[in-house]
Amino acid sequence: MMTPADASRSNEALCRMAPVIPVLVIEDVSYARPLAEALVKGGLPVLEVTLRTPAALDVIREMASVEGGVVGAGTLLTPEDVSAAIAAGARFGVSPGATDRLLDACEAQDLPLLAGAATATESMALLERGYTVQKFFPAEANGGVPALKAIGAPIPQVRYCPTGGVSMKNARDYLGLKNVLCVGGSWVAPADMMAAGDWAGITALAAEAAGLARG
Ligand SMILES: O=C(O)C(=O)C[C@H](O)[C@H](O)COP(=O)(O)O
Repeated sequence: MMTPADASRSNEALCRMAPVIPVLVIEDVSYARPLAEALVKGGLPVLEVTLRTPAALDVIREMASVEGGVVGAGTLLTPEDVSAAIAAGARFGVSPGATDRLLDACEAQDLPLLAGAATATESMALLERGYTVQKFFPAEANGGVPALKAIGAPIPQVRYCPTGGVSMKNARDYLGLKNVLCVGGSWVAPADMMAAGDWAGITALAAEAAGLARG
């Protein structure tokens, strides 16, 4: 049984490993190993593979053995997703929102879940259950930096990983907020660079992201 307090501690440790968690949407399992190696080499060890492609579970299986990486599954929506992600070797989960069914499944199966909130009420519901580290999603569409800063005034005990529309253009602003531990984003693994096998280019993007300062 993973308690919400345990999950929060685990989330905090993950979010402190690097300023950016790459959000990976991978169509071709052959990209898994070179991509994970490129990102880890660039200084981004925590990798979120979204369960949005048919290849995703095989990608997690492949990436789980890459040295220095910590691979998790994103887009967890159901208890079945949780079981499949764990079986593939995921060490953490990420979800765009949160439901009791999903939280129950993650707690029962020992998977730390970085659950999403988009409003003060959603954050409060997760906090009431014991989740003090949350994903803020979709960050930019929800009002971005000013919204997250405003939520932090009455709810300072929750820290966030804002995701959705984050890029090198605005990551610094998010990372400067007191209630932000790290950000998530897909920009470090562009589909065209993966298709071209430009792993050195992806390492360079990762290194640039890994160098972002945190406030
Ligand atoms: O599928 C999920 O569970 C997600 O977490 C969605 C991601 O947060 C966004 O896809 C981030 O994507 P970008 O805005 O391109 O950085």
